Amino acid sequence: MASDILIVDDEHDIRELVAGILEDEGHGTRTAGNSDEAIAAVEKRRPTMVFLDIWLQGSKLDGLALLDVIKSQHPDLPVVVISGHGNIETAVSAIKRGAYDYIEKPFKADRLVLIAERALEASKLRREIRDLKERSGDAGQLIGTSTVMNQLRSAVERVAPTNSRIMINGPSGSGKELVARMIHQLSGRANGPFVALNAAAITPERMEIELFGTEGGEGGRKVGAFEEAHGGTFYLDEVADMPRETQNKILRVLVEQSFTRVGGTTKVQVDVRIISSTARDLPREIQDGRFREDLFHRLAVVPIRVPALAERREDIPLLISTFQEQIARASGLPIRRIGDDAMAVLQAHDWPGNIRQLRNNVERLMILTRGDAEAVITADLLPSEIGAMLPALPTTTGGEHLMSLPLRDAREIFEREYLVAQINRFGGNISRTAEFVGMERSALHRKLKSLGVG
Ligand SMILES: Nc1ncnc2c1ncn2[C@@H]1O[C@H](COP(=O)(O)OP(=O)(O)OP(=O)(O)O)[C@@H](O)[C@H]1O
Repeated sequence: MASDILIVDDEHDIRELVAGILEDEGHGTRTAGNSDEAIAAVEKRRPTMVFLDIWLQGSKLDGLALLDVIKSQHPDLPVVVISGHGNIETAVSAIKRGAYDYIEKPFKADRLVLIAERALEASKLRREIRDLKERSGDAGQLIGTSTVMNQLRSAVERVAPTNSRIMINGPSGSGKELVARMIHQLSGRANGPFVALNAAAITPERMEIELFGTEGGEGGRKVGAFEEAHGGTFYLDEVADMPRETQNKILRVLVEQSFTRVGGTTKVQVDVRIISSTARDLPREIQDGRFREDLFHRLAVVPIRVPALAERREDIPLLISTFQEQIARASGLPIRRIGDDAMAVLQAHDWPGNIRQLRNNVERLMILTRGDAEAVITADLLPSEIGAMLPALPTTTGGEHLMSLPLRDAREIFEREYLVAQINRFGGNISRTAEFVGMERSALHRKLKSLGVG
């Protein structure tokens, strides 16, 4: 059964009536006649929603106190309060304490069903949004305990409440948008919208429509990003990719605090905080005449730099385990242990695609090992480009990666592989091999002996 609705009322007839109406609509129901029974029922299994009588007579807790208990244990569980006629004030105070809605006695069956369905729908949507956020990696947390990460976090906390314009600089996939979202969330505008626009993904012709919207014309009316972000934050990604003409127009908006829609004459006043970002070297773009210096100064009131992943390799194990947990929750894939050799390679890699690339690789590895219950992620499971820039040695090492060995052992493996390959190349001729590798013949013999070759 899809829903499991708990009905709490001291009157037996009301309990049965409500349960009957809901069951006729295909819902599952349970009932409780007092606060103890209700708490026990919730404990036994979390219901999908609760109808709660506000005047619970002969019960240890009244309806409001019981609501507090339920909400403290299950903040997301929708509770609809049943209030007696003329008891609206209590019902309103229940809503302030977290109830989803109230229904007044006497009620019609239709209304009861409608409220139940709305509450269930709202709770389902809330759950879906949470899942989506997790899946998109937008758990809203900057993960990492490295010094650069701690500095970034404290910069975010410092600038968030100030309302100043911020320019975020950092390589692709390093977390610029996440930083912008955190600033928004920690600001006084948190309840307003966060609107993101990627200047690199929009053609110059579309740019102004996307930014300012249109008025009339054949496409009809369209609200632009600036207008949509009113009362909130506007995140302009890859500002350096904006055509000069658009740069001029944005500058004008910043100076005049208003704009006109494309094809229109109305002055639109907006209250928007702008956070912009770029992966490019903006001073350089300015020097080369591609970016307006005055616009730069207006946008970059506070500069924030997001470090590349290669600058904080010590965060990689924590990032990997957090991503594994997020992916496991969203997709049901099992969490894997990462072998020492694989971790050594993952930490040594340069990650040009930064956190996004790391996360994609974690997901790929979890999918790859999905069928095997005991699987451990070892270096040989990593895609070749991840280890490509590192000295790697083949299969003879029993699957161990060179990066997981101390220098002495790694050197020995390398020397052996290298010399065997050279000797083979010279058809077993030691003199020619010695000449090529730059050793005395006798020294080469000693070396081969110590390595156990030949
Ligand atoms: N410190 C972090 N902790 C956890 N997840 C992070 C962190 N930084 C980035 N991410 C995740 O990495 C992914 C890429 O981040 P984001 O989109 O913010 O990067 P970006 O710098 O804006 O990229 P681009 O320049 O390509 O727009 C997102 O899924 C984001 O949630």
